[in-house]
Parts: sequence; structure tokens; C-alpha cells
Amino acid sequence: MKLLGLEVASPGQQLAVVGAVTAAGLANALAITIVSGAAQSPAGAGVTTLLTFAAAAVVSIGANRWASHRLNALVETGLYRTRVRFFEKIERTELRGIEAIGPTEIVDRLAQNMAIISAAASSIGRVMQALSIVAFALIYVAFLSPAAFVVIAALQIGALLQFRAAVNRTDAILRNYDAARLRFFDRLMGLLRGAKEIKLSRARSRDVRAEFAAASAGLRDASTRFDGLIDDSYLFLNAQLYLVLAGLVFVLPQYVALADATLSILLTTTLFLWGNIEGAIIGYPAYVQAAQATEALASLERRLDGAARKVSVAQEAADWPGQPGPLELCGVEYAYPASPGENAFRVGPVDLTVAPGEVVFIVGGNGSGKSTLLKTLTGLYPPTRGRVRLGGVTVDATTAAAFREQVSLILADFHLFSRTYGLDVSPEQVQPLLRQMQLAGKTAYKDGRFTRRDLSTGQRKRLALVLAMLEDRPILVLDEWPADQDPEFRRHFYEVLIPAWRAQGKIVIAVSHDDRYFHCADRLLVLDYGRVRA
Ligand SMILES: Nc1ncnc2c1ncn2[C@@H]1O[C@H](COP(=O)(O)OP(=O)(O)OP(=O)(O)O)[C@@H](O)[C@H]1O
Repeated sequence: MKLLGLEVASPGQQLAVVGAVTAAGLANALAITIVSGAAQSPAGAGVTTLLTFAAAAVVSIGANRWASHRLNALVETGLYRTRVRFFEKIERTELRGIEAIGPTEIVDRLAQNMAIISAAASSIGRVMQALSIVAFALIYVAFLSPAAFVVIAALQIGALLQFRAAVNRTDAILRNYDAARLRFFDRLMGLLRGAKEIKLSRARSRDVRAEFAAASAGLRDASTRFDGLIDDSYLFLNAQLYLVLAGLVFVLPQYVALADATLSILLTTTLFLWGNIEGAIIGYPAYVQAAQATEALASLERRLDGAARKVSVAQEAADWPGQPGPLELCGVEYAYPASPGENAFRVGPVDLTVAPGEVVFIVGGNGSGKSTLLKTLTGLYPPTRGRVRLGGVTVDATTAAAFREQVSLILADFHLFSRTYGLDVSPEQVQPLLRQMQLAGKTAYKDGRFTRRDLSTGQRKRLALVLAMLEDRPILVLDEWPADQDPEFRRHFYEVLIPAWRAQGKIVIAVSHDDRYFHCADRLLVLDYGRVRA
């Protein structure tokens, strides 16, 4: 069964919820019938009547409670499954796919849209309960007076159809709201990431504030229009109640013979019924919002699937099938997709063979394609031409996942996770490396995590290198790693660490701008606007 667009329940579970809601509605109608009857002849209402009334009330409340808790649990389980599925899809989507969608949309969809769907779950329960009560109350009205039933039902159906049409008109507003929320979120991220830069310039702060205010205004306008339309429709529905009451009291008795007592019960029942109709329609906008949120989630999922179809890598690949051997780049090129009116950046073709124990420095100006080449040779970007081989085995969709596990990579925008995920090491193994990186006393390794990660930029890079050394993989790739190190540690890197890795037989590829240490490499690869110059 699909609820709020989520695959949440088996037909049996669905039947149980509908059954409970129906039983609650029926018990509710029974309770009204009993009190109405008792009100007509109080002398005839004894203990049995009271007990039957109490039993009906208990069944109604109990069944409603069970149904709403069950519905909430089903929707939350559906959301949980959706989150896990998204995590797996994001994990399977290659780097380019994630870069193309962007983190703002992914975070917004998974946080905001899921919250909208979760909030709608309780509304849906209330709508179902109210509709069931309305249905049974209408049957009771039909039993009291078929003519009154026709009047009430006709006005009710008209009002509900009008309300539904109004809510459906909010579709465009909701889409605007969704786009406005993404813009707002994007500006908010800019505000937080750029907090330092903003503090240093009042003019910049003013401009950023203006953009932030414009994004907030977009949210305000879309939200106000949505709420306004819903409120108007709600009031219109309320106005129908006056029509129904007038019809019942002033018009109906002119044409149909009605006892005073019946008319009074009809009025009470109508007021009760209308209260429940209001209950039903209050939840409907939440349902529409949830449906839109689900569609946005589905659209993101389609894009992730599309990106995965374009470039897919078998995750369940076994260990690397080849022997340790040279890393070969055979005519490797990578071209970013071209934006309209722009020439796409392309790096390559690169032909390079690096044997175990060899050290290659990649050199070149800003924007010459060094990081792009590193991402391509480590299998993060699939080459648009040529191929990467390790130990004679080509890196392709079936071997890429295993190949990446042969590589330790520290890019300029590396991330230090809160735990040392995927590494099973003891503090005794970590401590000597922390000492070697002059981090002992700054941080320590305990319970699978480093006690402190709020270190200086250079120290964080050293910590990333500690993790890379603990991984102990045959290929070590570093993007301008020494750039943030002090001269002494820079020398340590070039004159102690690099020779040690060479002696261990590692393939070391490092981007470097330190020409005074170029002699520490076996070879230099010079890039110039994506082309290999030397
Ligand atoms: N995600 C991306 N999408 C499209 N183009 C990109 C992307 N990342 C980088 N580029 C483009 O690729 C070119 C090379 O970028 P790259 O980061 O590889 O250069 P780099 O040599 O590492 O530069 P730097 O020394 O400044 O770090 C740049 O012109 C950049 O505009």
C-alpha cells in the first residue's frame, strides 16, 4: 500500500487500519444514537443504556487510538526505509553525480521534505477518523429523515468538491514554495560558511543580507498565499453550515412533516457532523503538502538513479583481482560536462607509468587540472578517454570499487569523520604515528575516534595523513599536502616521509609547488591548462 507516496504497508496492515477506523466511526455513531434516544425519553434510559453508551465510547476511542498509532508507525517505518534507501543511492552515486545535484538539495529533501511527510501522518489519521464518523453520522441522518439527508449530503458534497478544487489550485504555490525554500537554504549555507568574510566587510554583509532577505521574502509570499487560499476555502465551507442550518430549520419543515424532537436531534447531529467535516478538511492541505514533498523526493531519487545509470560501479566487487604492480595511465582524459556557451575543461591525454616504490610529483599552475587528474587516476572520476590500469588489470565498472581500496587519497577539501570508520586499529598502533606527526599531546586515539579534531589546518592535514598511513594501501595520492605545513615539517615530509614510503614500495603521487624539493621525486608531471607539458 502507498501512503503519502511511501510504500508502507501490506494489504493486511492496510485492512486492519481501515477496519479500526470504520469500527471507531460506527461506535461513535452508536454512541450518538444512544444519547439522542436517551435525551428523547430520559425516563427509559437505565444502567444498560449507560453501559452500552460507555462501551461504544471506549471502542471508538480505543480503535481511533490504535489506528492513529499504527498509521504513524507505518509512515515512520516508510520514512526510515526511504532514508536508508537514499543513503544507499547516495553511496552508489559516483562523485560527479553528487557534485551535479549539489548538497543543498540533497540535505533539504532528506531533512525538510521528510519532516513534512512525517507531520502529515497524524493529519491523515485524523482525516480518516473524521470521514468515518461523518459517513456513519450521515447514515443516522438518513435514518431520521431521508429528505434532511439529501439536503445535508448535497450541500456537503458541493462544499467538499469546492474545497478540494481550491486546494488543488495550490499546487503551483507549493512548487514556488519548494523552489523558494531551496534558495533560502542555499543563502543560509552561504551565510554560515562565509561568516568570517561577512564580519570583515559591512558592504558584503549588506549585500548578503539583501539576498538572504529576498530568499526569505520568497518563502513568506509563497507560504502566505498558500495559507490564505486554504483559510478562504475553509471559511467558505463554514459558511455552508449556515445554509444547511437555515435549510433544516426554515425550509425543510415547510415541505416534510418533522416532529420537533426529530428536528432537534437533526440539528445536534448536523453540528456534530460539521465539526468532523472540518476535522477532515483541516488535514487535507497537510496531505497535499506531503504529496508534493513526496514528489520532490521521488524526483531527487530519479536523478540519483539517472546519475547511477550513467556511471555505475559494482559495489559488491571482491578484492582487487591483480597483483601489486605499476599504475598505468594510458591516454587518460577527463572532460567536465560543458555548460551552455562555455568550453568544458579537459585534462589529458596523460600517459604515465608509476612503478611501486616510485614517487611522481604533479606540478602546474592554478586551474591546470591537477586535482581533476588526481580524481581521475584514483577512480573517483571515470576517464572520458583512455584507461587506468594497476598491475596489468584495467579499472572499469566492475573493478573500480576494489581499485579505490588500493588508494589512500588526501584532497585539498578532505573530510575528517568523527570516528575512524572502516579502520580497526589499536591506540598502540596510532600513538607512534601521532608522535611522528607531532600531534601527541594535541589529540589522542580512544574508542575508535580522535579525542580532538578542532586542530589547526596543518594539524588536521597531519591527522588525515596518520589515517592514510594506518590504512597502509599500496598507492598514496596527496593534493598539495605540504602547502599548510611549517618549513620544518615540510622538510620532514619531503626528506623523511617520502623516502620511507618509497622504501615501503608505495606508489606515491603528490601535487607539489615546492620547487626546492622537486629533487625528492623520481619524476615530475607538468600540467599546463590540462595538457601535459613535460
Ligand atoms: N566540479 C567541477 N565541475 C566543472 N568544472 C570543474 C569542476 N571542478 C573543477 N573544474 C574546472 O576544472 C579546471 C581545473 O580544476 P582543478 O581543480 O583540477 O585545477 P588545479 O590544477 O587542481 O587547481 P589549483 O592549483 O587551483 O588547486 C578548472 O578550470 C575548474 O573550473
